[in-house]
Amino acid sequence: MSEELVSPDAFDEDLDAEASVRPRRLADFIAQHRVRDQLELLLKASMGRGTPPDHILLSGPPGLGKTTLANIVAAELGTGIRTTSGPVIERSGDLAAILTGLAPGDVLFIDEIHRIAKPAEELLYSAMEDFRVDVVVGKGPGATAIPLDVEPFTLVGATTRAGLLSAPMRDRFGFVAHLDFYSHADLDALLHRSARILGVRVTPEGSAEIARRSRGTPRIANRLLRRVRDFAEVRADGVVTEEVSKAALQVYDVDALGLDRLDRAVLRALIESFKGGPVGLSTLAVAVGEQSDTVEEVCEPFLVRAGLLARTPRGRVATEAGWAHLGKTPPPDGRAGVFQGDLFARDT
Ligand SMILES: Nc1ncnc2c1ncn2[C@@H]1O[C@H](COP(=O)(O)OP(=O)(O)OP(=O)(O)O)[C@@H](O)[C@H]1O
Ligand SMILES: [Mg+2]
Repeated sequence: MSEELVSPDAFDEDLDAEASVRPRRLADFIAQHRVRDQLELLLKASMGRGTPPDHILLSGPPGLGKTTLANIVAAELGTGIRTTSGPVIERSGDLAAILTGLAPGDVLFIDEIHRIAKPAEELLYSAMEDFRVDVVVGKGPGATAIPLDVEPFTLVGATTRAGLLSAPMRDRFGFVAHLDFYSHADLDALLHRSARILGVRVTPEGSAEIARRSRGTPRIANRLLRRVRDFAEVRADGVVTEEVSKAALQVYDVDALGLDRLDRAVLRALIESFKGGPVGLSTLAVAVGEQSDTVEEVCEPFLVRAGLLARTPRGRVATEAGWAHLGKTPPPDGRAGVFQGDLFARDT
């Protein structure tokens, strides 16, 4: 896991810090209006009927609010929540124990559900569909399956990789929501809420500056706010203004678009060493002295989303905006490395 300040993954420090600003109810969950509306309907309708709602699948990149929403579902329903995660459930017996221990109406939250072991996944199917599990006792010819009842429950599954979920698994969720990256305005609202809870004074320009550099990700926005607050308290009068945000984020090496050192190294290598590409991922990774995985999973998705880098069938290329971000002018039209327009245009 990258320990960079703008990594979307949670660090240990985040876990405590996030708890204080994590919204507890749907009304406090910022943005994602479509998902919020749909969830509200689902929950209200089921409460009206007095039955647990359909199983809920939440997908989307790290740090956008999946765990938060899972807890909100239980809070809104007024039920208990049992939390576990795919990689932790190694044997189907572990899962059977969890399932049979649920109280009526409970929420079972399985994080990283795409990583659940196959036998456990199959056990989950019958639990989700019929609220029943068959627990196999003994081995070989003498083994017997003992059917056990499971109280009606709602499974909330979260995944960063919806594509890795098996079709039978996906089909058993009655409600599927995909969380998307947040706009600057949404993150701005989120930062104001967090600042209020943490007792940080922040000006509108100060929070807008942090919002712009947060990669569309609430976890990063909250983390940058904490770092900027440190700076404001130590080097200024405690108020997060535009100047303070800019100066602080410069100290922490997060640039105007939210790129960190490694992102910029990748972009610089692409432009300066490879004339803007196309170049293969592994060549690019070697050039910046990083693992291909890190470049592919941490840097690239953001560089692509920010419109600075494009993936083409022939390799990675810098876009015009990518050149501009480094203060450089791309070579004239038609020459290597300039990428304009449609991803596959160069190939035809
Ligand atoms: N819509 C939101 N409104 C307010 N705060 C939010 C929102 N979404 C996320 N957050 C904040 O961002 C933090 C990270 O969210 P969360 O832990 O739910 O992400 P996640 O999608 O579960 O990430 P991961 O994939 O790494 O598990 C939360 O602690 C919460 O404070
Ligand atoms: Mg989570």
